[in-house]
Amino acid sequence: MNAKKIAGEKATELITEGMVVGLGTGSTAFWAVEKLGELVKNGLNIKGIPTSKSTEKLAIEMNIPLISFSDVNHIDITIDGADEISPTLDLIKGGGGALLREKIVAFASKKFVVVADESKYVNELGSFPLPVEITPFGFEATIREIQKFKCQTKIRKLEKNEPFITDNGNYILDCYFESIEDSSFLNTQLNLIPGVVENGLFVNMADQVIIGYNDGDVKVLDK
Ligand SMILES: O=C(CO)[C@H](O)[C@H](O)COP(=O)(O)O
Repeated sequence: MNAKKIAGEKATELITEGMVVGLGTGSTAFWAVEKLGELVKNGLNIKGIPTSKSTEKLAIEMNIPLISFSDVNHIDITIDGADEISPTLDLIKGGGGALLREKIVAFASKKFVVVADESKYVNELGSFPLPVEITPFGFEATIREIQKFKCQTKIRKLEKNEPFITDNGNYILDCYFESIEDSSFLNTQLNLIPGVVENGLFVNMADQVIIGYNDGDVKVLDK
């Protein structure tokens, strides 16, 4: 069975009439957005705030009404995916390069719900390379500072060796750590480096995690 679909669709059971909903990015959040499109078609009245241009496009295709931060001062709930989830529900996100918008939307949300298949649940964060969004200006200097945290780094590239450019016009630096022992400390320290726009550690942000299993099971983990 499709574990990502199970998790994504399960999360939409939390959505009620009139909610402002943060719409996540990636192949698991996709199923939540698609299901919301179906619910909207059947009369559910919600407004969405997308976390990326690709999700914006999908939401428009699904006829989900969109709203911006200038129209609302909070988001009721956000449903988004993750690349790694620790037992304390801390996350690595940004595998799709949307981490900045994802963090802004999650932070503005009353409830942040993460959807994932079982492979994303790990004992300790750090096997997945940590994505860090950095400005193109001075990127060499920014990378040197990031490497002081004992990681190997690689600028994310597209097929023709062109750098991947985020929705915000920046680069993604994928950082390979041997392990991440203190995600809260690393999160704070990375964001203090000039040129770092945001990093993919989401510490103490997730309220609930919904995990889909390949055998069709689903588990809900609360903070
Ligand atoms: O953070 C993200 C995009 O920036 C995604 O939520 C994360 O990469 C998980 O993606 P998927 O559900 O496709 O495995």
